[in-house]
Amino acid sequence: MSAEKKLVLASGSPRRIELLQQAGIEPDRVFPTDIDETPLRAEHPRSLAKRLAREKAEAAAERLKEEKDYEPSFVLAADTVVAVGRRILPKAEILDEAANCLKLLSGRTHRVYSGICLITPDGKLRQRLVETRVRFKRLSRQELDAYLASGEWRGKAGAYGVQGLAGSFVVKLVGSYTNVVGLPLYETVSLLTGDGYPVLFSWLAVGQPKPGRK
Ligand SMILES: Cc1cn([C@H]2C[C@H](O)[C@@H](COP(=O)(O)OP(=O)(O)OP(=O)(O)O)O2)c(=O)[nH]c1=O
Repeated sequence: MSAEKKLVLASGSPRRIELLQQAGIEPDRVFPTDIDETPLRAEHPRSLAKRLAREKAEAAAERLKEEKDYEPSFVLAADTVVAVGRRILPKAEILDEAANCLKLLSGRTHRVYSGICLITPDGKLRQRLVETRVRFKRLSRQELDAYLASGEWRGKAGAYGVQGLAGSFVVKLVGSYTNVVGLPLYETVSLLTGDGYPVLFSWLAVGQPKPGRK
């Protein structure tokens, strides 16, 4: 593939890599960023998801430009935010935080927003914001404790992963499922295709060894 058609995934999320691969797209490079993800005062969750996706893509694109052997590429980033109304739930890192999130989600409908941002090799910036509504069943004390003990909540927005044990908490999901996991595939593929990234070529190349890779 020519240099202009290379894809950099600006993410350290294993879920995002897997989702891209599920769509038949193998990023040429995975390049996590380390931006400040603190919401601004009174920031709406949808604005936060969009802003952070853009900041991740821009941070990665800037750092790539500083490299000696820099070649223009597509840079893709995403950010997923879980919210109850306007209240933004944290990406849980400690048990108490996770317990609070899950108690809040129990028996309620919440929204999951993912912002995606694509920077094209010629520097154009494209964005999408995708929203999914998710209703959780009421969680019993035992379910809550067992889920906390599983550790699956760690590092995930809203302290759950719908792709794992928490899939059984979902009574109803309206919208994109892959959006909840962290990368809305329909919108991602549309964005890439719309800007000339050869998605179909990627599909053909799936399973074939890449030049220069073992
Ligand atoms: C709601 C939900 C979130 N998540 C994950 C996806 C994201 O990894 C994470 C949300 O945090 P993000 O800040 O969007 O992503 P990240 O910090 O993990 O990765 P990066 O910024 O490097 O791309 O929560 C799930 O895996 N399943 C779910 O059901």
